Amino acid sequence: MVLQLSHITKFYKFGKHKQLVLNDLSINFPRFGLVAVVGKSGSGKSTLLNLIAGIEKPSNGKVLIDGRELNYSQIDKYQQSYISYVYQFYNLIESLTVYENLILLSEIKGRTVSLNYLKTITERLKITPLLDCFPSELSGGQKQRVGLARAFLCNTPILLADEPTGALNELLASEVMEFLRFYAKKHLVIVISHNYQLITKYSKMIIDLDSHQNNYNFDQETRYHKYLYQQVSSPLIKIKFYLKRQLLYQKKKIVMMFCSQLFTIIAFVLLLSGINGGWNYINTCLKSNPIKEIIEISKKDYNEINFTDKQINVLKNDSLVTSLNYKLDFSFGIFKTDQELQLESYQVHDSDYIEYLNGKFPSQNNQIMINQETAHKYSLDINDKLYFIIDENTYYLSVSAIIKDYINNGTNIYFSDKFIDLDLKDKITNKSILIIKSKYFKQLSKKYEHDYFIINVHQDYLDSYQTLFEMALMVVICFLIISFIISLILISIILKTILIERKRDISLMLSNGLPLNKARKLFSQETSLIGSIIGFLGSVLAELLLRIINMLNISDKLFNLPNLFILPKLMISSYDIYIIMIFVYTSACFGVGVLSSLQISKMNTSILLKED
Ligand SMILES: Nc1ncnc2c1ncn2[C@@H]1O[C@H](COP(=O)(O)OP(=O)(O)OP(=O)(O)O)[C@@H](O)[C@H]1O
Repeated sequence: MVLQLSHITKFYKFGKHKQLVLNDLSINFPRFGLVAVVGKSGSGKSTLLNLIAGIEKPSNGKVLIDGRELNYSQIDKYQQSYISYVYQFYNLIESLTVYENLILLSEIKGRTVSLNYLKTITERLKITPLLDCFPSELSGGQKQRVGLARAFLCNTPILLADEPTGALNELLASEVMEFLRFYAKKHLVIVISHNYQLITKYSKMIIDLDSHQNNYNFDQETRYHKYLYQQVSSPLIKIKFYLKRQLLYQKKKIVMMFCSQLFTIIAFVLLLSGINGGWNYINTCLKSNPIKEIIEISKKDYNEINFTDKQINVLKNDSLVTSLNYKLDFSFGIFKTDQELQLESYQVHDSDYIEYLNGKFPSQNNQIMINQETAHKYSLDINDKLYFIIDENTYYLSVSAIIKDYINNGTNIYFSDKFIDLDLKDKITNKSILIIKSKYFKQLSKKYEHDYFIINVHQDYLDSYQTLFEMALMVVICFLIISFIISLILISIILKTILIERKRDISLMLSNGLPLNKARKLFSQETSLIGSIIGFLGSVLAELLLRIINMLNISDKLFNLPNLFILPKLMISSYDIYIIMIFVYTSACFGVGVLSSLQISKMNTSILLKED
């Protein structure tokens, strides 16, 4: 491997102003050996190293490796194969242990670190006992040695070291320089040092940026090798531990995001399960409504309110109609001993849709059924006798069943005209209203709406409840959309903060050969993982809460409705909603991650790596 700089000029632009840092500098580096770069502060030493590392591009001139100019569109491959860097400000990743910091860059470069080599290096640099520590627990000198060990472990042909002994005492500095000299037997080591005395002791190849010398030739025999980039396996697979550590390191932020979402998730699950449970309850109730298929029909013609035989025949012969009778009027005149009962009467046809609590459908004349409320209020049981007084005649009615009516609460009686005494029937028949049994209320209404008023109390209930539930569902959906937008804004802010905090880590990885798209993928993987954690934990907590609510029968105690909070089955089971929620959070966080990670390409890696 031969490294050459050919007529390199580097300037930085500040608006119209240009600052010249390196001017027409040419260097032929040796294939191995220790080269020192010296010069006063600001003379461009770090800039020179950054140019060699491919972190910065020259304004003019070329950086050549084995005779070929660096290809900046594939700079990651060059950085993986050739470069390791000891940074002036260490650039250790705070979330990783010393051991993980040591292997991270080698993994990115696709180099497997042998345990023996790791042990040799860490023992030589006296950092073996620190392997499980985090950077924040280390002194400046210890951090510097970890930075050095990390670079040695990469084992690349070129090692760049910016002030590698700056934070070390004299003894340690000499030991490090000894090791660098030893390492330089097989590698090219380029070291920046302010300690002129020390560096000249270990190297005769000095680049003095204050000397105005523009041409250095340390390699007398320039023999080029095949310019070959090492094939690196996917760094993402190898550095999964980075993701794990980041999640742990940011647990406080994740907990904060989670708490901010928890309210939304729980409120959504409760509202949705409440609406669904309520709707299920209403549907179950309506299934056993004794007047489910009973339709009342009256005429719109007020001059002739009674039905004619012809009109009755038309309706009777309609295929939509199951059976038809006149309405019987039991509104007043029902007594228990001397007490007149206030009852609402409903005409039913047969035993369909009736839920019996006791007794059975009438089978004898003048038998009626009552609901629970009537039984309770007037202390009635089956076979009890009531009497009905009309035109000073008394008829006995006996209770054949107590039934459940979820919809028409109040004190009611239910009777079938088949079991009403003919004589009584004659007296209470209302010829202006027909009671029809039919499953086809809507079709009948449409067909006869011109001439008749058509009422189905059951359907009215159903429609009003349906409207109510649809409105409630709309409110929940609006609530969900608004809170989700707010959540997304909040999550974006937090994820962006994470990215800002992580800029230096990402710069470090990028400048060591992590491809840009992989860096973005790494970040969006992390954010989607955060999203799925939030969705999953939120779902688990919401489900737990639902179970506790149902276990303690809270809905029964509060609203008299058992097991109200039941999530709807969307596809396979009632857990579908959680799967959707986890998916939504994962993909939303992934989206935010992808958007935020677009900024990675705008980062100024060289400046970020220089920040203390
Ligand atoms: N990315 C950058 N953008 C703008 N100016 C820069 C950038 N990097 C370096 N400079 C400027 O270039 C000059 C040389 O900087 P450099 O860091 O290479 O000096 P140095 O010799 O390493 O200094 P020191 O010994 O203090 O570390 C400085 O004036 C610095 O402000």
